[in-house]
Amino acid sequence: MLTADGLTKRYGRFTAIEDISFTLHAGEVLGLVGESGSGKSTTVRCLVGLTKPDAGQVRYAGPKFRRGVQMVFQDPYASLNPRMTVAEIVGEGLLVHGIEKSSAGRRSRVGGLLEQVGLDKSDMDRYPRSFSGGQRQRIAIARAIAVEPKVLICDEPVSALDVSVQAQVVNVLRDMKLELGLSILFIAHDLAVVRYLCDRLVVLDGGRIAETGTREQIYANPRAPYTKSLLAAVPVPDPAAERLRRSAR
Ligand SMILES: Nc1ncnc2c1ncn2[C@@H]1O[C@H](COP(=O)(O)OP(=O)(O)OP(=O)(O)O)[C@@H](O)[C@H]1O
Repeated sequence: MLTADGLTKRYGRFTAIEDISFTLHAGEVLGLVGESGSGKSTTVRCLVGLTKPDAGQVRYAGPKFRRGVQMVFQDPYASLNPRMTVAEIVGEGLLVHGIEKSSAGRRSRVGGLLEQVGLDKSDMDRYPRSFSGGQRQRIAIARAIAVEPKVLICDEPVSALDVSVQAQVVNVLRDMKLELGLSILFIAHDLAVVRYLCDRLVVLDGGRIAETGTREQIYANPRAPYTKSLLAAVPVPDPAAERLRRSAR
């Protein structure tokens, strides 16, 4: 669905990312993982056209990029307009892209979308300030899927949330993948969050790809020393995962 082909971006003499290549296939969740400064945001900015790469290109296989590729951002407090109701926030794309012109039709669709992400229809007349961080990310997911995208780019969507609600939001995304067949690029700085969601992973280190592999390969048999150290840093409560963590050292 979406391919990064040799993306390189320099800021002056500093190379932020170098020769980044990967493909997000139809219906898969691909994790883009790396520590702060490893180049995740720069890669995403190149993918969505916010930054022009110095080399390389982005290819999108679906129709209408602006509708077909949607984003969920890290900060659920900054990404929702505080002056708009949930109905207006989630329904905006339906209006802008001419998907649902009547306001009654939009309200009905918004109600269904809210239920799809585990909120209540009656939430649509409330403002973002009255929701928790996790609920706000559900609203952001509803807004993104409203326009029936092919690709969802989730830029650290749970990093700002309490650990107790992170799994709930990750589960909503997994449901969207299963129900809608969405392709999801999930950006995260640790490997614990993406463990049960991603089919494949791309691990970034210092602006370069350290390792790419399926979830099974990466967690059971990480090859790059950097991936091993990232895995060793993952706090895991269950004994089987703890054994895996130890064997990764
Ligand atoms: N506009 C810019 N000018 C100069 N350097 C930049 C700019 N944007 C990013 N960088 C540098 O490029 C490198 C990669 O940054 P990037 O934001 O892509 O990393 P990241 O993995 O997304 O980190 P984080 O998780 O902290 O957001 C960093 O060293 C950063 O300081």
